[in-house]
Amino acid sequence: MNKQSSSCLITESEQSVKNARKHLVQEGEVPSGVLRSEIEDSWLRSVEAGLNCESPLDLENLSRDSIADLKAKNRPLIEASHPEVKQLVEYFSSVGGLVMLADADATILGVKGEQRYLDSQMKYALQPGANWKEDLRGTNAVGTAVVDRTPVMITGNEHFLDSAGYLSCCSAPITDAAGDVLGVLDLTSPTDNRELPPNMSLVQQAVRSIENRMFSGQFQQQIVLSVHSRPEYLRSSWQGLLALELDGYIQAANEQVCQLLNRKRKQLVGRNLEELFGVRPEALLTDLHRKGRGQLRTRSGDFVCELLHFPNSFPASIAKAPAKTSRTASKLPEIEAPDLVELAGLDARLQKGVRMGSRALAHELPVLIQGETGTGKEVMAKSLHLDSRRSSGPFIAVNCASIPEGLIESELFGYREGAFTGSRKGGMVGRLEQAQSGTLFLDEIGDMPLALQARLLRVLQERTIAPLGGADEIALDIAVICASHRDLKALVAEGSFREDLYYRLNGVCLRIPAFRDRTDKQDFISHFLHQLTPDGRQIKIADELMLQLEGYHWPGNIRQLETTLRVAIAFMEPDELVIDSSHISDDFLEELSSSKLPVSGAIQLNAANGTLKDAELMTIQQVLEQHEGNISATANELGISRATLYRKLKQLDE
Ligand SMILES: Nc1ncnc2c1ncn2[C@@H]1O[C@H](COP(=O)(O)OP(=O)(O)OP(=O)(O)O)[C@@H](O)[C@H]1O
Repeated sequence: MNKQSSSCLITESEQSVKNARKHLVQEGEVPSGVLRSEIEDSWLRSVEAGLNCESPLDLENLSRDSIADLKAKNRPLIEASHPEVKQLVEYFSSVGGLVMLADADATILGVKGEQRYLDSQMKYALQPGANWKEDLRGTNAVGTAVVDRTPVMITGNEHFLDSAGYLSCCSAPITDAAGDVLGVLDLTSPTDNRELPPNMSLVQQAVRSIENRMFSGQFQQQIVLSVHSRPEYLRSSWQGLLALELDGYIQAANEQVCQLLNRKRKQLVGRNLEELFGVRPEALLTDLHRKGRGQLRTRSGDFVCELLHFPNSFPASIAKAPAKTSRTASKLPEIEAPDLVELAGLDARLQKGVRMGSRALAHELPVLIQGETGTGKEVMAKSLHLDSRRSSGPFIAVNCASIPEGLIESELFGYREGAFTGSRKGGMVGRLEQAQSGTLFLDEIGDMPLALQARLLRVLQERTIAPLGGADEIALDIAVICASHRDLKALVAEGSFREDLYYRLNGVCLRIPAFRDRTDKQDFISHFLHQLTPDGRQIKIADELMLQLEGYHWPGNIRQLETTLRVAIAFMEPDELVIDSSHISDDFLEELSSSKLPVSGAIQLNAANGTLKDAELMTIQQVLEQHEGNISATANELGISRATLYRKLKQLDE
């Protein structure tokens, strides 16, 4: 890199900065009104901190151990930033851009980019462990972004120290749900690199994605909503995020939602949905489960929202502790799941399913669980594990859909110390190895990238694993249970899932029926209600309401039922013992009364004249006629997918 080869043209703003620097050196003070205001303020702070702009960059070197500790302390930040750092490196490294992540103290945690653009001076200035705090190094993008808590661009001689004037940097602070700075993402290049224009907006967008990922990770026990005034921005990096308690109280709000709603964070946190948006939490949840979207109304306009996360808490009363038969058992976290008899309830198909699943595991065969979302696939996997000979071993769950593609390989297979630059001290034990002598549960297996499917297949065939950077092969002794709400066979047909892996995983395929199709709904609801009642009260559901619940199509399955029951319990007075329509939101009641169910309610009426199958097909025909042949509207009303409806219509023709 030749610094002398930079363009000879000097812009007006570069000239102003030169003049300001001359004034600073000669007069010992920062001139007023010459620099951009944020730079002027930062230069003033630098002078106040006693810095001299002609001092050399005097960075201390941290030991390898201290850097490893620093990285370990900031692991959640580093992991959450990984996909965006990777993407920025892909965009900019070939044109000399370096992507840096720093902690909240402006200490560099990592630098990525092409080494050939790093001369020895830059290597020294930008190494992990280098501290760029503003009161130590003067005006610089990373340190100044931490102080100003806002994105900052510092070009060449806008840096306070002459010795940093060869860098041009865009930095944006990464903040948590409370608005506290967690770190800084930065894109830097040599000032004389005219190939890389300032890219502040891309850095800001990357930071928003990182913050959103960290927000969702932080509020696992809350409901997390994506909010925006325009539906196309939901789930994007521009989305607003709200974390709610089940009773509708707001726990946290991200910066974007504050801007969208034009409210300060403290005007949102601790307040209730109903008070702010005039919607009762249970009515909103009903909409979210039923239509996939909800509406938040404010005086300044309407907003749409989608459910990003619902807490997956399992009622403590049905928790079963794992049998403690081995020496390691006492160290393992308790797994909560009902036993298989309780899980299967009185539904014959489920009873057969759990029998087959349990036998498959006893014979070391993999189990594949298919079922709509919320039917209890993970619960079933845990119950099967607790029933198996590996019950005293760990149950390790991996959701293949929620881990960023770049992390899934190390997450599953792990790596040994020094496997790659930036690898953690001591390496990382992958989830496969963590499941040793226990059960590995691969949820949403249909979302596993194709390249990793090949690697997983090899591991399952050879029953050994070789973590990246390790010479040793480890023999694996694990049971494997996979689940997907997507039809894996269809994925195989369309080429996005390997056929050989499908057959390897599919020792036994269990299909959990949708809740609407269970034959023991009343019994399950009563039993579940009992488990969910926190104070052991003997609560009942009024007969009329029970019939309506039984006849409803439950698109969100047991997860939706759980929310409905929890909300109803929360709306009971302490001395009440019967849940009736007064504990259910008007919206949901309306839905219950208009719900036409393909298998129970309407069918029972028709069934007198033929088999249940005939009655089901008759109901479909009626609803289809009502909707003048509109497939989507019919499927919606029947509470089934369009694909299922097409399948059933084919039967009508047969
Ligand atoms: N048999 C059951 N008894 C009690 N609660 C259950 C049962 N099955 C599921 N649940 C509850 O329903 C919710 C969803 O369960 P789970 O996460 O196992 O479903 P899933 O099919 O894996 O969902 P997804 O496909 O969305 O991952 C959880 O809150 C769980 O506690």
